[in-house]
Amino acid sequence: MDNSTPETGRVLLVDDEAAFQRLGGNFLRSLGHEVNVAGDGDAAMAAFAQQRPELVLLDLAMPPHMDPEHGLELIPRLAGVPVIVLTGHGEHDLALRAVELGAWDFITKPIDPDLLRFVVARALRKSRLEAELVRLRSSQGSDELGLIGQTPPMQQLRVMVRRVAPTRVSVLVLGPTGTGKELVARALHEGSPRRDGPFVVVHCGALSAELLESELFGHMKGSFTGAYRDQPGLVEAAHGGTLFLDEVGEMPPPMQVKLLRFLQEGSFVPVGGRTQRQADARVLAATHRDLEAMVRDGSFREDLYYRLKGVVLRTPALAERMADVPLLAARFLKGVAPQARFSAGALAWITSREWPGNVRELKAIVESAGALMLPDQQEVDTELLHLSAGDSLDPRRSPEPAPGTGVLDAALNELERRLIQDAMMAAGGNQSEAARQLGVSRVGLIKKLTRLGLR
Ligand SMILES: Nc1ncnc2c1ncn2[C@@H]1O[C@H](COP(=O)(O)OP(=O)(O)OP(=O)(O)O)[C@@H](O)[C@H]1O
Repeated sequence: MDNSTPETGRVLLVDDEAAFQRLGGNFLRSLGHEVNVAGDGDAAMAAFAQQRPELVLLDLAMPPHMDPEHGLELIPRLAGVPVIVLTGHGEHDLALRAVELGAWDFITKPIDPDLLRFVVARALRKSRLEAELVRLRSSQGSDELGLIGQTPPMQQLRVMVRRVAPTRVSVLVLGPTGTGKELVARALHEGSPRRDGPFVVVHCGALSAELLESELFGHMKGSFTGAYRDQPGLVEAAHGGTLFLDEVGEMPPPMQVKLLRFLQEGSFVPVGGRTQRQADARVLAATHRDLEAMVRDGSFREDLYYRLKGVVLRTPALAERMADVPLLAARFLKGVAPQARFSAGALAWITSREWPGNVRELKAIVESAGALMLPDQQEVDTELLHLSAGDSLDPRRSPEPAPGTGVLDAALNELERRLIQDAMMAAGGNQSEAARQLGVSRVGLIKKLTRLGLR
């Protein structure tokens, strides 16, 4: 991509009228676009090859005979670039044929400069988003260790994972919930000589001290009610592999002592047992809690803390790497609906939303939106996202109800959305007609459609 701003780009204006070439060209240049002009089909194709425009404005009436069929023929040849067709009044059918052939939009002459500015900026933005998505979809490298993300914190994290994985060093993974701490642990296991051994996860927060001890170290028959047989623990199950202690900050103090012994000596005693056993498992641990503060207030043993934190890896909150959001979303969507893509509104929604649940939340919403798509739907739009986020009327979670965030704004937006949808339906998708019904200008309607994510 070039270094122009998102709103400006290289535009090819194809029109035989010298006056419009000059006026239209100057107007677009005044907006910051780089404009080339061509007066006929051959010149247009030559400029297309040379300038590599990002957008083509095409008047269909082509010299020498001013036959719009020649203009229509050009559209498929301008492949890969949004083409906006300029039509005369009453050329509605022609415009529709142009759209069928792949044109993105059409504007009727005489041209309203505001509309031209808006349509051109929107087409550039949308096509860039699409190109970005294609790039992201094809950039799935196997070298990413299952950790999706191209921002500096993710790249650094992968560098560290690669460096630490082959060693026996214990690793403490710190980061907010849903940021991939377990994925990091798996990547460490996969990158280690133990990769053919087991990877065993223990959720320390989910169990009481007694149950956790039995779960980790196993128990002997008769050691408590319901212990009908000897049961080996997860430490033994992880022998030769990796034991991942998730939410280690939740581990009750009595268990912390026993875990420390295992870390120091590799030995443990099952519940109700008398003899020590050995297991060879590399221990990785993770928590979203502030372990240092817990050490200070005495709820986490200092000696265990230092034992666990051979190396500390941090998984960043999604808010610290928002630039990764489109990539993550595209990949999660691809996983459930390979052909689907996001509408521009949906992408804007995804990238402007706060993600307190981090990647887990993003993944859940995108995957359920993908699953909710109708068979003939190709795009995930904002409506689907709202539906799967369960927040269409929850003003706290929705970025749509600009400018306010109150219940009234949300309700008014919802009302506006419904009225516009009804009018668009009644008008058979014709924006001018729908705008007339609603008593607003076409540009006003387009702005509302965009704001409400209905385009
Ligand atoms: N960088 C990432 N790339 C791809 N998927 C990710 C990434 N980070 C998280 N995920 C996905 O998000 C979900 C949550 O990840 P994970 O369970 O590893 O988070 P966590 O930090 O361990 O969460 P918790 O603290 O709640 O246990 C998983 O489905 C995981 O695959």
